[in-house]
Amino acid sequence: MTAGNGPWTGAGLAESVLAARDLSCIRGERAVFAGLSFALPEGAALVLTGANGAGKSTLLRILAGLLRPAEGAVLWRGEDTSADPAAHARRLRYLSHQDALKPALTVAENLSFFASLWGGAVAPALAAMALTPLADLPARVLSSGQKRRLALARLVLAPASLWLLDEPTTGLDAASVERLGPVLAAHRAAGGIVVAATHLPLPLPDARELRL
Ligand SMILES: Nc1ncnc2c1ncn2[C@@H]1O[C@H](COP(=O)(O)OP(=O)(O)OP(=O)(O)O)[C@@H](O)[C@H]1O
Repeated sequence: MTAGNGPWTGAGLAESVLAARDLSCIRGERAVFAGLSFALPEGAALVLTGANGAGKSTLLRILAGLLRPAEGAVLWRGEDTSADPAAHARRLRYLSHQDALKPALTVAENLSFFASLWGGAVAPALAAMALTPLADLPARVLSSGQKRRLALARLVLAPASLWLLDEPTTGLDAASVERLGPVLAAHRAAGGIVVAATHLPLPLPDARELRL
């Protein structure tokens, strides 16, 4: 399904958990998008597609509360998320283009750091992205795909209602993309929502698509 820039799409307002209402964004002098609305229920996945510069990363940053829209609002269960940014930040995980790793810490220590913030167990997160054999290596020596896997392993540590993923599979080999499938499915089965920007096919069956 393609959710256009039209009115509410994807879920009725009543069952929607995450909703964008009439979002517009200006960067520099340019309108990146305008009048963008969608509504997603529990367990939904929305894939953002479009050309370079179409505004996919920008929309993810707005949904994460890191960038204010020029107009419109991001709603969580009908409440404007800008009313309580700290509560919104706690319910989400945002994976940007950058892997945001601490290079001097080992793979396991990187995950332990985030487990100290969010809770959760390191071993299952390592296993989910096949990082157990690399657990004691400093993150700085990882290949780019291995770094991406470590960034993705953070998602497994502790539940969060909303995953915002910017090109999550960039640099991943086919086996790693396949491994991400069950991780995403488990999150959705627990009622979690995924919004992902990508140029590549993602293991997200039944995802809606929003072409920017
Ligand atoms: N800090 C900024 N200041 C001004 N303009 C910006 C800034 N960041 C992004 N832009 C502009 O906003 C537009 C949307 O950029 P964005 O990164 O959201 O696109 P994208 O769809 O994610 O692209 P890509 O597929 O290349 O990752 C682009 O025209 C970009 O030049």
